[in-house]
Amino acid sequence: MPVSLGEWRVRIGTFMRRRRKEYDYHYFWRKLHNLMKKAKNAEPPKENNNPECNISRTGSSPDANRSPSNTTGQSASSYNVNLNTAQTGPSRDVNNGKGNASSPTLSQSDGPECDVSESGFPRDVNNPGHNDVSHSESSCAQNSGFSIEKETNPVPGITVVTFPVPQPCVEDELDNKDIAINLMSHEYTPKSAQISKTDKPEVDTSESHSHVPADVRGETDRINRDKEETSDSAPSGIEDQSLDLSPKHRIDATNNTDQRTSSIKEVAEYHDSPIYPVLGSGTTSGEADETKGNDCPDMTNILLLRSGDVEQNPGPNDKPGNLTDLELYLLADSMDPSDFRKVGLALGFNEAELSRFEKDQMGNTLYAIYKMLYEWRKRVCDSEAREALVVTLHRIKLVQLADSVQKGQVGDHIPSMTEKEIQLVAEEVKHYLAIHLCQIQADPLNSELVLEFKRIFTNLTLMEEDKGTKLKTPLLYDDLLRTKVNGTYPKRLLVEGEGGVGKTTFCAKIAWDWIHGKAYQDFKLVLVILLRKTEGKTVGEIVKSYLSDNNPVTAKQLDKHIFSNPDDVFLVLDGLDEFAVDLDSNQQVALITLNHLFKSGTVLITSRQWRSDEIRKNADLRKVFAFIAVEGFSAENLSSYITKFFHPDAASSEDLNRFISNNDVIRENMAPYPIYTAMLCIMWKEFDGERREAMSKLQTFSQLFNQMIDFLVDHHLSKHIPSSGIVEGKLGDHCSDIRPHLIYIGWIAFQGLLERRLVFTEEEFQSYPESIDVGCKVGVLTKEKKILPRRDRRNNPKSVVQSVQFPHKLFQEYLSGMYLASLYNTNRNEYDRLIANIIQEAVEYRYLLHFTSAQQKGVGLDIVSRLIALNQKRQPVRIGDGFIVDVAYESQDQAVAKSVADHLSTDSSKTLEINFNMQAHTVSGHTFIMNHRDVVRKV
Ligand SMILES: Nc1ncnc2c1ncn2[C@@H]1O[C@H](COP(=O)(O)OP(=O)(O)OP(=O)(O)O)[C@@H](O)[C@H]1O
Repeated sequence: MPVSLGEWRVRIGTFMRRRRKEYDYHYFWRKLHNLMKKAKNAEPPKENNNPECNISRTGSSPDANRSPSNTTGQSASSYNVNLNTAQTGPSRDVNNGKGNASSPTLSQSDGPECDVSESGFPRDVNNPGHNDVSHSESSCAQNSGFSIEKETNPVPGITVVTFPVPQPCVEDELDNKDIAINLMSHEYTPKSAQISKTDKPEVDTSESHSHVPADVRGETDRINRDKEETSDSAPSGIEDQSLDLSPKHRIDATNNTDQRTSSIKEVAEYHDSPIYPVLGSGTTSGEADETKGNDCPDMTNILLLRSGDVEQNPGPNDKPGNLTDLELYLLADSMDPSDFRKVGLALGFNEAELSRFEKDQMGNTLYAIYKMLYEWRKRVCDSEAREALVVTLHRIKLVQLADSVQKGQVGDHIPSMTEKEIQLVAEEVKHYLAIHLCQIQADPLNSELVLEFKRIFTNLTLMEEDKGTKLKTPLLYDDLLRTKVNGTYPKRLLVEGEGGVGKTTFCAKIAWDWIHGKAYQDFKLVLVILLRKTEGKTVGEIVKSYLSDNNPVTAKQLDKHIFSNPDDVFLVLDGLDEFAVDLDSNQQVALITLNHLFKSGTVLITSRQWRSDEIRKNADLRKVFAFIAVEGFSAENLSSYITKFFHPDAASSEDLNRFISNNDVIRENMAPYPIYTAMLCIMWKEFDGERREAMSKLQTFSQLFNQMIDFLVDHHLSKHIPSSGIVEGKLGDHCSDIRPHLIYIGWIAFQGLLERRLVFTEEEFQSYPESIDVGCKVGVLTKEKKILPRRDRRNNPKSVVQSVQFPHKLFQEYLSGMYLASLYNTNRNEYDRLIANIIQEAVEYRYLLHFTSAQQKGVGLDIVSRLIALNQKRQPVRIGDGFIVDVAYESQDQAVAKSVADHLSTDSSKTLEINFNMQAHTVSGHTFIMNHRDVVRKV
């Protein structure tokens, strides 16, 4: 619960009465001043090579508790449709012999082998395009390609469907979004009303938050718009969505600009459980700092600080409390790397243990020291740790460090930022985010079509999970930071969503609102960090890279400022699933994610689901996180997006809207995802009548990608091939010239996925330099010039480096799938080796498996048989049947469907439950394979 200032004053009074000493600021300040002078004059400590270790060990439990991220399960709970399937046919003999490889390490050295001569691009079986396929497995190609033709239903079977619940629902009519509405708890009372709006600058279309009632106009009074925005006469839905979102509980943070101050607040930050009781209760892996917040003996300081009535650092803190994670972190940062072993030995570690710390942290001494200190702290009693560390540091003559630990002043050597510096940093961060984040690439494959944020941004449907029931209720964007979890405003928010549902764009929206003074104004800094680009850097280092060259603030100052002023900073970490680092690595961003650092600061993390399980499955983290799902566009917002996309061509937008509303599969499966809607808009715009007709046959994401890439290749060729080079009006030969490049790019894409890397260097393409060029021209790659910061230029002769990326991770996954499937024909051994490892991590590589299985029948069959085998072994990962059904659906091959149907019929559970949590895609998948099952329909 937020605590009012008045209440703080009462509490402070209580603590003041309990205090033993008189509070004398001048006395303490003089004392600190003298100590600092003394410290400066102190001789450098002499090294002691023979430390004796007196620290007694009390046992350790060092295991970082990394939740298994490799499991998933389609929720088998609940209601609605039961399709009881009776097994009639013999169980299919699935070939699972290849699915047993267990090595998780994938070779990254094997280049692609492109069987170019075998087939041209549009005709190749690996690219189930819209042209003829001269291959024995052509049925799949036809099914998964541009012209989609299904085989006839081989086994119609008996059909009896059960609807055991009061509200019958025919599976054809299942609408996930409606289901979501129905799932609204009846206890749910709208927190605020529907925002009636026109979510676009110029286009006259109304858009609404789906499922969100009534009006919150009254709240708009609180909006502090900047002048520019107020005078902007263009109506924008963004404005409507942009109320003052700052959490109302936040206490006005006292500026921490005094050069002398910081350490008390740093310590205080970690002892603030009375303010956020839920947050204070949780740490990861049962670590020992769990209850420190409540034990803090120096609560007076914290309360005084919180009250805003007093100087933040009234002098040395002679009772700095238990050693905090942040102190350990700053201590590691302050320590000379060459002291690592000396300190480690003195703390009781042996050489082997120290080497392990170094090795685990891959030579990063800061993290190795931190890890060592962290492990050491587990071995000693919490209340004795500070004293023990001080004694040890003194003994090995690290006097300054010992003193700073003793006084709770670790990190004070880094100058605090002045108010002016903080403001300048904020301005430059805003400038950076406005340019680099807040522009939407409306055409995922055309980096030139970048639209201003407010021109195209469209509201997304947000749902909040009730941790007890797992039911989701609608959440207003405006209530993002105002939603209470167990009566408390959460400081950690996990925003989950499928690929392309709009998570990154959602982060951009937060930045946009902060930049334009529409929300989050209680925060001096809103820092959006793309985790795919962090490369093990600290937050300060990342923010430093946002600043201009001549900004003198250092990364360390930024780090210190951020961690010392958690109330002033909103950290938005986008793409946990793209974060290459293990969460138990002790890297700063990982520590923040695990709630070890920046505990009282507000952090929003976005992720695809497979990785967010690392948070969900950790009992301690579950307590502190609020779980929010991004569900993409509602029907209304879809229509609004399309109108904005085609503006001012109202006829086209109406046509596409009509087309989507008449096409169940597209409406249910694709349109809620902004990225697929964007692709549909592009194709609709470019395609003529005949090709538009073909669009209506689209069933799967893979087909949509396939069409998109076909379209891009055609588009590229028509621009770059002189008309004299086109024989009989066909681009076929030229298309086949492009395919090897795409396969090669797919190989690089695949290597990147294995390393969770989405940004590449030009050098990585050096074996096929032409491919990068073709990829950029076609649109499946984008090059970005990056001007190196001045400090990095010393080590790099180039002042500008080129990074190469895919327009979106889903494109990287699609091209990886093309590469992997191509190996099936050209290098089966390599295919077997790679796919065996991928299957072991099936949940992470879900989209890759979808796209790969869609490439050709043999691959689809192979993948589902491996998945089935994996499920049957139940070791180490069990994926749900829904996962396999999804893969079968993407393959659009009847043989694959049959194989999965046989498996489901022989599986122990013969009842198909379609519940509210089931994705529309999975429901379509069940419908797809249903032809091969004998279904008993019970009413
Ligand atoms: N709210 C929105 N308004 C308009 N367009 C959007 C919106 N959200 C997403 N898009 C479009 O969809 C594309 C993909 O969205 P985004 O990158 O945010 O998805 P994501 O959930 O982060 O995907 P992934 O998990 O694969 O990284 C964007 O480039 C943009 O074109």
